[in-house]
Amino acid sequence: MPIGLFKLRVVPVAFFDLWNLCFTAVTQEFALFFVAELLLESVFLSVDPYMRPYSKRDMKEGDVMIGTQVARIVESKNPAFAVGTFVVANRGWRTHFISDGKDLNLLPASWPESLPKSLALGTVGMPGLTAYVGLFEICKMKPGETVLVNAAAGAVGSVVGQLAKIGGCKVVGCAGSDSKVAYLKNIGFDEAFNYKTVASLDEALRKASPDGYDCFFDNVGGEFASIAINHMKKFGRIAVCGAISQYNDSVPQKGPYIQIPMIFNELSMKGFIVSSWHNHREEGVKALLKWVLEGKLKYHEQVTERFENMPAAFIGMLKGENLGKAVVKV
Ligand SMILES: NC(=O)C1=CN([C@@H]2O[C@H](COP(=O)(O)OP(=O)(O)OC[C@H]3O[C@@H](n4cnc5c(N)ncnc54)[C@H](OP(=O)(O)O)[C@@H]3O)[C@@H](O)[C@H]2O)C=CC1
Ligand SMILES: CCCCC/C=C\CC(=O)/C=C/C=C/C=C/[C@@H](O)CCCC(=O)O
Repeated sequence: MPIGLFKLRVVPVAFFDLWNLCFTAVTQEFALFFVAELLLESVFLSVDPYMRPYSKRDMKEGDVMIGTQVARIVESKNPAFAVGTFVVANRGWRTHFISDGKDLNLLPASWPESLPKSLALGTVGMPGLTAYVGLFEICKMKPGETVLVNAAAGAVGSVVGQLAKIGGCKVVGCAGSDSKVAYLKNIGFDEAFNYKTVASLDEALRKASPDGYDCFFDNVGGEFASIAINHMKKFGRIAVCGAISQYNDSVPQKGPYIQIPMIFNELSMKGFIVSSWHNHREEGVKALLKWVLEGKLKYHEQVTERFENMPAAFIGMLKGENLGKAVVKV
């Protein structure tokens, strides 16, 4: 569809209809000449856990679902963006959209042709950055330490475990199926267990690291986190990244309460949202891309075909059907 049909509409409030009509026409011409518009098509769309709590809190029926995409520029009136360029955008579940370019992130110039562009939504995108910020800035992980991560075979968790290994740590992960556990061992986790089938989470955590954990990267919250907190070493650090076990709750879960283990072991616990750490984006993406290209950071994607399958891909990811990053190929 030609860009002219997407012309920016600026309709100022004016007192007289005639004045309003004239002013509207002038501002629309202004938009046509001076707003350097782009028309983009989504190529890959992301389905992420945050969509559940944020949509429950902020959206009403009929709204366009929130979310990010890798998109290709198909028409350009902006000299800064050539047709065919791939970008990451945050424009919700849409096949096409227009932009003035200000809200787009270019893929790094060094992105090789051989690498799937969908990784810009996963290992080399927001989830990878979450792992990077959570481990290096929140947990302040140091070589020789022991790191625990849950939802470990997912988009964030699988990067957490591998970055912990790159950083010289022992890493313990858990996931919800035996095949996910096998994958974790395959990508270098020292210990991994299926949290759904172990007789006791407490025993499984003790067995995997009898001396306890220096860092706990929590993606799950709820019961798992309540048990894991008792396995922290003195001065341990907990990055509260996600609470997926609670996103569907309509009634908040009750304790156990965390004060006693926090005091006894002088623990630090800090929640974070990756987008608040945007000043680390460039450095993080560069490091993640380098590790992927060196073969030190492996990735797996759960690719669902076709835009109309977005809801199925989203629900499937929340139910644990994904290995690695869940994306939809339009
Ligand atoms: N703070 C931040 O800025 C960010 C936070 N996050 C958070 O990180 C976490 C992981 O996100 P992401 O890597 O994208 O998603 P994943 O790719 O890990 O997919 C979600 C996984 O969560 C697991 N899961 C679902 N329900 C439960 C449950 N009740 N108990 C335990 N595990 C469960 C499933 O794996 P399994 O089969 O192992 O159960 C599922 O595959 C989420 O909590 C998310 O909100 C993500 C990005 C940014
Ligand atoms: C309303 C209760 C919220 C509870 C916490 C829920 C989830 C935590 C979480 O998963 C947060 C994720 C935030 C992701 C943000 C992404 C955007 O900034 C998109 C960025 C696009 C990009 O840079 O790649």
